[in-house]
Amino acid sequence: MIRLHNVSKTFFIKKPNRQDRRAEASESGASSTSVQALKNVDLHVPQGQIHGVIGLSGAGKSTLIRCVNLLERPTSGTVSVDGQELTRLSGKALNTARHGIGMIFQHFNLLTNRSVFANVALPLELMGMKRGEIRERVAPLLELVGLADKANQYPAQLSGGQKQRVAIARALASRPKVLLCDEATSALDPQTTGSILALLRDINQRLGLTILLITHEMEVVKSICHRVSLISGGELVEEADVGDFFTAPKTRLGRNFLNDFLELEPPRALIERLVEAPGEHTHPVVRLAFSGDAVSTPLISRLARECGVDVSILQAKVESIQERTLGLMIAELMGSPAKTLEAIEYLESHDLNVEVLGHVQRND
Ligand SMILES: Nc1ncnc2c1ncn2[C@@H]1O[C@H](COP(=O)(O)OP(=O)(O)OP(=O)(O)O)[C@@H](O)[C@H]1O
Repeated sequence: MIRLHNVSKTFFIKKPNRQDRRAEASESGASSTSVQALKNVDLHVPQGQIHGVIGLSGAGKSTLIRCVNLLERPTSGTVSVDGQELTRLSGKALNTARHGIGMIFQHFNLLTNRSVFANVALPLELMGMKRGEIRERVAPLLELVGLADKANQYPAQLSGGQKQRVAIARALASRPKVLLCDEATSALDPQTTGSILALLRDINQRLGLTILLITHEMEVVKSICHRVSLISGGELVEEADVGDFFTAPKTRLGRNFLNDFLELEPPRALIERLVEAPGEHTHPVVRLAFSGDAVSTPLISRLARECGVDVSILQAKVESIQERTLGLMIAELMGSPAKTLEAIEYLESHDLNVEVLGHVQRND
């Protein structure tokens, strides 16, 4: 449904005024600088999928999502939505194609001097729809987002969550096939965030809407996304099904996001004792992630029995990621170097993701 092929975006920034320009040009030899916000991005979001793009501030998330409806035109590469290559279009043809793409924003972008009804009606008015038709289209949308009783109120009379519901109804007014969500819950408290995410999930299921969202919050990815991409320095560095990403992120950045989210770090006292290289008298400290059958299998006691390695559990928790249960543990494996190596191989052979965090001196 959404396809980005080899998309790059460079912003050229002119120096502010003539005087500054002269001063800076003599220093750098140029009167403008450039920022490459996206580098060769390939992304495919199939119909009906909720796809999250997560990254740190400045990674390129907003630029990426704004390239999908050409609010930002890529410097190179192609963007297609619903089989139509948008990067070939301009003017009226592009405007028409944009009717198929709704968008919501962090700060809602409602018109304060228009009622809830009139805000939702706006895109339909711009499309030249007749008043009667508009009324017929807007009423069920307000029903869908749970604001049927607020049609005549103004944005200032609404809570943040209600404003975002109006924005969602407005985005759906032209019956788009794709909804773009630009940090849609970042300005909301956790409870309201939950209700907006539930609404988006509901819309996705009921209308078969394809959703591309950008966020810096793992909670958003965990709650509603089917698939996730990780962006860093304008590049997509990792892409996975959400269950796989939460079980075994492939990149260091992915692991950092996950560890911050799960708050599963070794105790500080242990971190201070950790050394990178194993020695004759050290034990490995490992982070284990397991899902599926492994969650209900008594692997740790088997490890002791079958590999002769004792396990000291330092932290553990079980998380539900959509339909999957994910177990996480930080543990010290206590045994000789050969036996602990055998234990790690045993765990890996049972589909556990094992990350060696370091080694600690044995106390025995
Ligand atoms: N209009 C612009 N002009 C110049 N540089 C820009 C422009 N928009 C974005 N950038 C630069 O492009 C890079 C990516 O910015 P972008 O806003 O896409 O990141 P982001 O991941 O959305 O960040 P945040 O989470 O802080 O909003 C940054 O270095 C930013 O300064």
